[in-house]
Parts: sequence; C-alpha cells; structure tokens
Amino acid sequence: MQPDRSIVSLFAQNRPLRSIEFFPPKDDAGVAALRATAAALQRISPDFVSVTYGAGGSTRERTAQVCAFLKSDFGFTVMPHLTCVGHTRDELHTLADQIHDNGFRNIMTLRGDPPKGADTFIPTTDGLRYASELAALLKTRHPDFCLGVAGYPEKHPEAASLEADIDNVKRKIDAGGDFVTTQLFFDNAVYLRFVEKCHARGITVPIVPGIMPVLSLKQIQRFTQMCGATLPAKLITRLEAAGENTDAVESVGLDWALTQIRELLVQGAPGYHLYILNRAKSALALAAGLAA
Ligand SMILES: NC(=O)C1=CN([C@@H]2O[C@H](COP(=O)(O)OP(=O)(O)OC[C@H]3O[C@@H](n4cnc5c(N)ncnc54)[C@H](O)[C@@H]3O)[C@@H](O)[C@H]2O)C=CC1
Ligand SMILES: Nc1nc(=O)c2c([nH]1)NC[C@@H]1CN(c3ccc(C(=O)N[C@@H](CCC(=O)O)C(=O)O)cc3)CN21
Repeated sequence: MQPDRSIVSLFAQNRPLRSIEFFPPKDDAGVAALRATAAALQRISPDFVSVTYGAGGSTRERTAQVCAFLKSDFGFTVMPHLTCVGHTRDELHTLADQIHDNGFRNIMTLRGDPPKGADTFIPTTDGLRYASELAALLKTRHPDFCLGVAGYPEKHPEAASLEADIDNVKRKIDAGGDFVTTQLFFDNAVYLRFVEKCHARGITVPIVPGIMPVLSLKQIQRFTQMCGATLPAKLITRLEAAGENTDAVESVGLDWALTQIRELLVQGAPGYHLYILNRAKSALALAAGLAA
C-alpha cells in the first residue's frame, strides 16, 4: 500500500487546492448514499477529502470504515479527523498508529465538540484538553504526519477574544500543525481580516477558507448559532425569499458560495474546503461554475 502524500507538499505546488468534507453516516443507507456521492465526485478529482469524527461513540468506527473505502475504492487522498473527546493518551497513541498503519499521512487535529447534551468540554482522565496537545502527541508519535488544525475567523465561541484565539492557532502551529482550515463563514472580509491578523502573529502556514453552500435556512441558522458564525442579513433575505422551494434555496446557497470562492481565489486564498454534508450536487455545480 502506497502511503498518502502530505497535503502541505500539495500546497507547495502553488495552485489552489480543492477539498471536500464528509461526515460518517449513521446507518447503512447513509453509507450507500455516501458511496454514490463519492463516485459522483471522482469526476471533479478533489485534491483531498476529509471525514469528521463524531462526539458520540457510535459514528467513530464509521469514520475509519468511511476513510478506508474512500481511499481503497475511490482513490482519494483522505484526511481523517481526530479529536480529544473521550480518549486517554494511550487510546490516542493506538488510534494514531492505526491511522498511520492504514497508509494515511494527514490528520485534521481537533479538540472536538462537547458531546450532545453537554455545553462545556470536559477532558477525559489522562486525556487531552486542547488541540495543540493532540498536535504535539501525533507529531511525536509519527513525525511524518501532516496536521490540519482549525481556525475561527469569527473566534471560537469559548475563546475570550479573537486575539486570544489567534494565539491558540499559533500554539497549534508551534505544536506541529501544518495548515489551517477555517470554520465556515459567509463574509469574505471576515476571512481576509483573520488572515491578516494571523500573519501579524507570525503564522505563515496556508489558511484554507471553509465554505458551506447553504441547503436550508433553518439548518444553517441552527448550526451557525452553535458555532458562532454570522449569517449576513442579505443572505438571510435571499433565503427567506426562496421560502419552502428547496431548489430555489439551494440555488441561493450555491450562488453565494460561488461568489465567495471566486473572490477568495482572486484575493490569493490557497484553495477552498467545502462542507457539503455528503451531497454531491453543490460540489459538482461549484466545480462547473468555477470552470466556466
Ligand atoms: N473542520 C472541522 O471539522 C472543524 C471542527 N470544529 C470543532 O470545533 C471545536 C474546537 O476544536 P479546536 O478548534 O480543535 O480546539 P482548540 O483546542 O484549538 O480550541 C478550543 C477552545 O480552547 C481555547 N484554547 C485552546 N488552547 C488554549 C490554551 N492553552 N489556553 C486557553 N484557551 C485555550 C481556544 O481559544 C478555543 O476557544 C471542536 O469542537 C471541533 O470539533 C471546528 C471547526 C472546524
Ligand atoms: N464546531 C464545529 N463542529 C463541527 O463538527 C464542524 C464545525 N464546527 N465546522 C466545520 C464543519 C462543519 N460541520 C457541520 C456543519 C453542519 C452540520 C449540520 O447542520 N448537520 C445537520 C444534518 C446534516 C444533514 O443534512 O444530513 C443537522 O441538522 O445537524 C453538521 C456538521 C462539521 N464541522
């Protein structure tokens, strides 16, 4: 088995990287749907795909299963997510070894969301508290891992200030993070300001914008409230005008994302990472729109 190339070596080619994030489905029907999505996305050959790691125990085995088939059956470069939630250091060492043994060389390194029902993060006994600690653990165990870490253009909800949160990004990079993927945002000015502040703080790694084409107003309102991202009034107005017409809602979401990505690439973003909630349609339409 050929080990994956590190994603930083791809950024070094100085062309915008296109990546896509999946989440592990809850059941076999979801897995079948994800396989169909993966097959459709082969046509646009993303540079890499990532697979989230759920806060609940149940989807975690699915993460490994989904990563394995995306690599073996579809030939994607796969970046599994790993979080500190519910794991001891020993367990994290074992997971790191398994990921490495399976040929993966890139890991999205996260603290993780508190489990459902909890609103604060409580570290496990003999576990880790911060993503920076996980980055250090992974790099020490396997120096050839390439690590993605999260950045929050509108700050992480638990951070005291944007400055304190950017200090945390710096800690994650110093601990071994190789590139940053941002939380989703809908106003490019927010990203550009964040990048400027990161540069001023001495962060020189690629900072990849995370973009979500909106599929439903209710769902995105729920999610942005949870993660502290702002929905611009103009976008809300357009989504409201589309009402219950799902095709119209999706086309508003798509149009917004397309406009964002075009401008971000002009502004020099190192690529874009798409949160597509396992649906192929928006990623295919964006690829077509960007090629036009
Ligand atoms: N791409 C993805 O899958 C993304 C996932 N997430 C989720 O967001 C959540 C946070 O994860 P990470 O950003 O990896 O966590 P993190 O450990 O980098 O930061 C978590 C919080 O702790 C604060 N913090 C970190 N180190 C600190 C220190 N030494 N002293 C004081 N405060 C400190 C941070 O400012 C932040 O508020 C997770 O729930 C993650 O799963 C967020 C964005 C993207
Ligand atoms: N704090 C945080 N946790 C994450 O897991 C996370 C981020 N931020 N930011 C980047 C991506 C985006 N993620 C997301 C974003 C939205 C939904 C969401 O709204 N899910 C729907 C159901 C999905 C479906 O349509 O099947 C929901 O209602 O929860 C889930 C994960 C996962 N990632």
